[in-house]
Amino acid sequence: MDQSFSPAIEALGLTKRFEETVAVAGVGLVVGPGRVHGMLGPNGAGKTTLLTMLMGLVRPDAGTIRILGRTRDEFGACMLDGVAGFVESPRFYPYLSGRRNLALLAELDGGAAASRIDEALDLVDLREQAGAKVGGYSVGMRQRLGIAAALLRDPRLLILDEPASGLDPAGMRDMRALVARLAHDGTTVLLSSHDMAEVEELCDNVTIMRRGGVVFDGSMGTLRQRAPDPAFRLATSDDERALEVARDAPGIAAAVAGDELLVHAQRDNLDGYVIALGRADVAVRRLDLESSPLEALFFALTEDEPEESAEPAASVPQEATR
Ligand SMILES: Nc1ncnc2c1ncn2[C@@H]1O[C@H](COP(=O)(O)OP(=O)(O)OP(=O)(O)O)[C@@H](O)[C@H]1O
Repeated sequence: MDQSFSPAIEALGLTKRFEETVAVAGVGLVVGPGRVHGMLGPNGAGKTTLLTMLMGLVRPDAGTIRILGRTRDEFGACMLDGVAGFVESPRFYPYLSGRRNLALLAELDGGAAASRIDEALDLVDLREQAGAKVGGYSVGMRQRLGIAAALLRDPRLLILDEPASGLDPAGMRDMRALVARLAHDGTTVLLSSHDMAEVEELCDNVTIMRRGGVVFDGSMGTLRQRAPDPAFRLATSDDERALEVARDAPGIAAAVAGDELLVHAQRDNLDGYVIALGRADVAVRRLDLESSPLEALFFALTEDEPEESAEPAASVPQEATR
């Protein structure tokens, strides 16, 4: 088979229990080569457990994993050759410099890893601070050093658990730019995140998890098609009249929400509604986006229904990734 088109990750029926908790319940995942694939889900959905199984750090109770075309047994002594990344936060010796930490890791890895230290530091934009002790690094610098450590292995597949977690907005922007650059250069990236905006910006495909199961698996395009109209919070000078106007306005669903109105509408229809409010002598005092279409879909997919049972969701991938 032509390896360049075989999936970077192919997992089937993965299950992991921790005593009573089913952390991952029969999950299947296919990640195509050169893709950026997002794992999205609320706290406790099972993302980290899934990533640790894929990285070979935890053995699944059931299911099979092929990474870069090989099973764990076929990797043998060269444990997951071509795969790198981190789950939870990357860890370093705080009293050593960034460069020294990388040098120690390179020694463990052997081969050409040591010769890649400068290039890795350049890629994550840490060359100038590489001589400083890691204890003095910001969260963002540590996350970037974590990626540099992964890059020493010259990976074809990079697995990153919430790489932007704990970063300030500038740090997040830099982290996203770095991931996009690595993907552009051909590395397959699997990253977990809480943040739909981040996944939307970076990922070609996404798996959304809830309670150990998969509730969506497919392309960002398919996800967008399933997304509902965005929701807006609207404050007016006369809410009663505004609701009347909404009844005659095309594509507008408005309802009272506290002391404001909640309006679901596509932007074009919203424009027409706001103009109609003006014509009806209703002043718009505030109009804010409550949730983007994708955020609204994410909440709908992952939030618990009050009457639902505590069983994990079934997890059949809806759309295989390329
Ligand atoms: N080592 C463990 N021992 C016991 N339970 C665990 C262990 N690891 C995970 N769990 C449980 O498994 C479930 C899934 O946890 P996991 O950390 O995989 O979720 P997550 O989606 O990564 O959450 P977060 O976004 O908060 O990191 C949770 O209920 C968690 O408490």
